[in-house]
Amino acid sequence: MLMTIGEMMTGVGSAIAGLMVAYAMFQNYFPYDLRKPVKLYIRKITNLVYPYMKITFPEYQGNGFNRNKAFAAIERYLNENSSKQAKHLKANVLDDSQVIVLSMADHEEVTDEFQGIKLWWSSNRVTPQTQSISFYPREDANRYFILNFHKKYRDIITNSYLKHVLEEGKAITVKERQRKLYTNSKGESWSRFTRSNWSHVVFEHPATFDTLAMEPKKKEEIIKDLIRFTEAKDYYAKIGKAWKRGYLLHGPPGTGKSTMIAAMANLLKYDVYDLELTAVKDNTELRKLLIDTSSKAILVIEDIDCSLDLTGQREKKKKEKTEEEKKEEKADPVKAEMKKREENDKNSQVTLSGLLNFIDGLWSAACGAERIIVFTTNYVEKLDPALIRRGRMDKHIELTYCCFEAFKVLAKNYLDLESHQLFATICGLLQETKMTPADVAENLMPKSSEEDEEACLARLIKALEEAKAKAEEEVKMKAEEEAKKKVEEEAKAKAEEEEKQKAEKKKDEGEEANGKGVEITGVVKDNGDDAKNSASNANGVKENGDASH
Ligand SMILES: Nc1ncnc2c1ncn2[C@@H]1O[C@H](COP(=O)(O)OP(=O)(O)OP(=O)(O)O)[C@@H](O)[C@H]1O
Ligand SMILES: [Mg+2]
Repeated sequence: MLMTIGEMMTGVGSAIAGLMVAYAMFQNYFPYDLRKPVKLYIRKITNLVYPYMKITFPEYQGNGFNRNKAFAAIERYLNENSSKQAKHLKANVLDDSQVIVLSMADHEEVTDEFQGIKLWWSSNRVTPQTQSISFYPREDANRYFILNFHKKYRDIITNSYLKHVLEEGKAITVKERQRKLYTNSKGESWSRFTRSNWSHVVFEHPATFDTLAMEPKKKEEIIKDLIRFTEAKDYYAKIGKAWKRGYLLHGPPGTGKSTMIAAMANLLKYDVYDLELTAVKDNTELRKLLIDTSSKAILVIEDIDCSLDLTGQREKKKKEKTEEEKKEEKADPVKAEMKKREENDKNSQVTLSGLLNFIDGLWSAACGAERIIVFTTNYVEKLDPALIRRGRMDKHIELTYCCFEAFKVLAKNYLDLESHQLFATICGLLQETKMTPADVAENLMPKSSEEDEEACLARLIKALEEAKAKAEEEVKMKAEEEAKKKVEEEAKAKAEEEEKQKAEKKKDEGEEANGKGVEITGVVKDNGDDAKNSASNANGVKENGDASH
């Protein structure tokens, strides 16, 4: 081996020496004026003989520690094409991927075509001649791709083709990567060891829009809205808005709000950040969490009405310290401080304005793009209008009780049934009574291997009939209660009326009595005699007389 390298070096050395001599002769003996045209001529001949050029993409760049992003994207792009062409493939499972990735083995070559132009890609590897031992992969393999193409296509290749390759490669990476479900809630001990404020697990929720039970028209509209959003990068840039969209999902418990979020994530291949607001200490921490999220993500705040006092008056006036507390503080300041901290921890200091800034403030636009924010609530009317106005929550989606169309989706999912004679009965019952998709699903699920579809449908019918009877009973009871209340109110009103009439009657009688006095005194005054008949009556006369004047 040493001999071979030695021989090779000698060969290369003598060739270089020969060339240098030739070049020196050319410089010394060739007239200066002729040198330039000769050089041009040589280049032309070379171009004619070899009109191709190449671009090299090494795996590691710069300081050698950063994996070249272009290399990774090209690798994914070529995998899609090369697995059909190349005869020798490598198979591996990448860290962030769920699938086996087939890639070209080293020194393989594949062809590609772009706008009718033919190109050649080859994968290469050089093993460094080094004695050092390292665990870093770069040390034992310097891989690189070479792209060969005709010189005349240089502009198209460098401007359009490479952009196309990188975009396609990135899209494949996103499609294949393993998605994550992040949470900020405390308690997982391992999250303390990570630098991030989020801890994560692999996101593997199986819900999709196909399995989501809701009106098909509404479902279609939501899917279209989501797809349009992901394709609207340039549009958002044009209108000067951050590339994000807010959805508010509202409806009774068990109507599929959380399921829809999972379906959204699976449709768009986004990560999910499940933000637990009550675990966030203050607005600063909220901002830190936001900075720590990636692009292509759904940020979820569930049950927003329960997580925050949305009247905007989060920081209530601190109550005055009682005498007892003051004494306690003096006696044991450490204990008092601990108690205070505990209180503070209990009352999260995230304010409505903090949350609004989090959603659409300057930071939100600065930290990544292509983000969807989803709020869920059971009580939409409780939310502050500022929070759910368009622009913040762009689309409001109401999830309702199970309709017949939704039932059909569930029947297909749970029982693999497209139609059945009992469907008509169920359709009628669903129109008359309210049942959540969660309850319908629970009734449809076979409880043992012996149970067939009909038994499941019959159970659902029974449950629906029971729910209907219960609802009717409730309506009846409510009506009875109302009738009772009405009777009571009427009786009360009647009693009050009677009382009033009695009081008026009494008053009239009193006035009558007073009136008589007037008459009497009037008589007294008019007549001018017997003025001393009654002292009290005389007084009354005076007053009345004064009043009448
Ligand atoms: N529309 C639906 N389509 C399919 N399955 C559904 C639907 N709604 C509910 N389910 C089923 O019911 C279960 C509960 O639904 P989910 O957790 O999505 O309800 P939710 O609206 O988020 O309720 P909550 O308001 O209590 O959080 C799910 O696991 C799912 O199996
Ligand atoms: Mg939920």
